[in-house]
Amino acid sequence: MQKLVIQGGSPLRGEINISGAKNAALPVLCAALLTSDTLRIENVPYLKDVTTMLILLEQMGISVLNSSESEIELTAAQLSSLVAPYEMVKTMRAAILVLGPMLARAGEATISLPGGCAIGLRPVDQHIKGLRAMGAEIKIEHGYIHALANQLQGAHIVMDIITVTGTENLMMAATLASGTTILENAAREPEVIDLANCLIAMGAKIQGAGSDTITIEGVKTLHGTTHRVMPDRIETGTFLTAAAANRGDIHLKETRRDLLDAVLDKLTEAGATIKSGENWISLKMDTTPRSVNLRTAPYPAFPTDMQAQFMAMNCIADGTAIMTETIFENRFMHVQELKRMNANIKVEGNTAIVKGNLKLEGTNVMATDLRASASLVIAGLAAQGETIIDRIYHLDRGYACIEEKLSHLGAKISRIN
Ligand SMILES: CC(=O)N[C@H]1[C@@H](OP(=O)(O)OP(=O)(O)OC[C@H]2O[C@@H](n3ccc(=O)[nH]c3=O)[C@H](O)[C@@H]2O)O[C@H](CO)[C@@H](O)[C@@H]1O
Ligand SMILES: C=C(OP(=O)(O)O)C(=O)O
Repeated sequence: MQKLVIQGGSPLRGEINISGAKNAALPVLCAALLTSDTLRIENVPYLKDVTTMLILLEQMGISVLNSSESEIELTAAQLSSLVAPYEMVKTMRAAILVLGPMLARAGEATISLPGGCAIGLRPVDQHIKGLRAMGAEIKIEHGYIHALANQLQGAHIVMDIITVTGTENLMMAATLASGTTILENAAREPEVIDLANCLIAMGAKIQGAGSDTITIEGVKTLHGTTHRVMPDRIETGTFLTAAAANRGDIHLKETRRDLLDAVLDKLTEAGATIKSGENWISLKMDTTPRSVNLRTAPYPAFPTDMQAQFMAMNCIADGTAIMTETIFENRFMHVQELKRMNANIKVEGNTAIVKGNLKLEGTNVMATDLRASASLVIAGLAAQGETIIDRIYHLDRGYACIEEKLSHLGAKISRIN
């Protein structure tokens, strides 16, 4: 199993490019299921989750052509299998995103229930509730969702909770439904807007993406298009936080400031100087950061996918931080590992109290999920001595070439077997 070895203490300096967003690329890849034409996708990040999604789509009969490392063409002329097996879904929960488009296009879909994972139970009841409201017959048997619908019907769906992939699944299904679908209490994440833009370019009629009410007027067919995936706001935030935690001075290109308001506000509160232009953000931190309190919540509030990285920064910051996680019930798995590096963190329910003003010490730690892994990388970069991070396959799910990018910024980091 591969590990990362980090020698702490080198400040990050220089410039790198940010990749396309994992959480935008995955639903856009699934949108290819909605048409028999070719969908060309640009700025696709080179990630394990993308590879897994492509294997799944190929198993369903989609032909995949890579025209370059970050450009992919997908053609779903005919779907040869309507099953997403457990082996695929268990390694990547976003596989649930094939449910809506497959059902809308082929009238049938069988998908393994994703099951629980490290960060929480993550049920898919809202996806199922929405598809049932659109007339699908759904049975859950032997751990699989079996869905049937000759023709989905438009419906007025009020989601019980805000769900990102739930909104995306239902929005995709509704594009080919008969009549109008209204999704209320929809997720407002920028990745939902990115998907809507791709679907609109494919001929879908969608209004309101980015607000909490999305209206989709079903059309008979969708056609091919070319879509460029938005920049990864979480990768951007991860590099900025890493620089803020170790007196860095970095310039990130191919990204967007407007995607990261809540994160940039907190980095400024921590003492960083942030500048930005049309497609770049730079951060300079001259001192030890100040501790920042935060509370995760759906967009545009502070993202849960940045909580672990900020915790690593708070461990070495001046002061004490109160950090509350409201999205996932078990997203403090990194606490145990950070404590092994000498962090002073106390967890009470969904709140972590992080006492800063200390030196982290390098040691052997284990990645438990994607962003927990990123927090250990940040901690390792700020720590004294050597940190060895095990189980980095979690990191590879969501960060493209992370050690190359960090090495380019001056970090002492390498991958070993
Ligand atoms: C591939 C992708 O885009 N992943 C992102 C997406 O995950 P994902 O879309 O899976 O997360 P959701 O927005 O659905 O989850 C939010 C909360 O709703 C709950 N829930 C969700 C669906 C449902 O049917 N029932 C239910 O109870 C979940 O357990 C969780 O507590 O949004 C999360 C929240 O911003 C991010 O952390 C993930 O990086
Ligand atoms: C939780 C995440 O991803 P996923 O929903 O794919 O597990 C994440 O990107 O932090």
